Amino acid sequence: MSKTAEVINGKDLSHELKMEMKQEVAQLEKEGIVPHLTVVLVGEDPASKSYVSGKQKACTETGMSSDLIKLDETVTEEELLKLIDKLNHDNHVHGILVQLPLPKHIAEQKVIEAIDPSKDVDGFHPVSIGRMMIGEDTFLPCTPYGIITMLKSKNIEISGKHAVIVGRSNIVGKPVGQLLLNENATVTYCHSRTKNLREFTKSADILVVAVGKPHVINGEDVKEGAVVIDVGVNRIEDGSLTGDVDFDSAKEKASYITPVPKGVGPMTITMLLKNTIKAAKELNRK
Ligand SMILES: Nc1nc(=O)c2c([nH]1)NC[C@@H]1CN(c3ccc(C(=O)N[C@@H](CCC(=O)O)C(=O)O)cc3)C=[N+]21
Repeated sequence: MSKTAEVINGKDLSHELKMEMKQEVAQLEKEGIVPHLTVVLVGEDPASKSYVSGKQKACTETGMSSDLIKLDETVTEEELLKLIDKLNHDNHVHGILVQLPLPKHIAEQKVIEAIDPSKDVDGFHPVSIGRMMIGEDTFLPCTPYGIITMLKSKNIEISGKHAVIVGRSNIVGKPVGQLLLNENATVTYCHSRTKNLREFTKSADILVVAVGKPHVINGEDVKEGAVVIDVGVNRIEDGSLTGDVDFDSAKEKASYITPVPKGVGPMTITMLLKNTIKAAKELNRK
């Protein structure tokens, strides 16, 4: 029998990183710079509200400032774009985050592209994505950035490893594959049309699952000794949060595994703070 996996606790790692950031923010404050994040929330979705309050709480913990602009569900695209233009020109605002998803009558991509790339702390603007692809310094999308940070925190070797990504969203699947490629992994993307998914997942040294469906991957899909990163945040009937990976069976095969909750989710917020500090420093250097 092999031993069970070591759990990479994203909540604990987040705490450590936030304590480091707190020192840096205190230093910046002495120079007259208080990193400021503005979050824009449209509508009343309870999940979005809870994520947004998590982001604001994390700002407070590190001594950064933040504000929340709440807009009614009926706000027009034009009004939202106008607000973003105003925030782009507001020198107190270093980072702009528009919480997704947006109501159907608003074109999400248009909104993302309206944000000044120098304030794009989500890393969703095509300019940020393009820079990431060619390995330039930029805002990395928070969830992929958090995943790489988790791997590095355990000194997990990425170079030369086979990384298999299940899921190809613009905010997680695609960019996490790109970041792993930048770290010299050999990357395979799997998705809903992939045939014989298990053949791919079983060959993964690093398996990243970002599908958004509970327990689509279990121990049978995992190679002995693999590193399993679970990006799922699925709210199930009893109100609890569960991952895309069946943790109990997968941990019997993996060498490292991330849990849900207390895994990738908290790291996403922490990397948002990192990006906001980076934005504040760079905007003040201009
Ligand atoms: N513009 C934009 N940027 C985002 O980064 C963004 C977004 N929109 N829309 C929604 C997704 C989702 N997301 C999460 C953040 C934190 C947790 C998190 O902290 N989860 C905790 C549990 C939280 C709970 O219990 O509700 C955990 O996994 O331990 C989860 C999910 C950010 N997103």
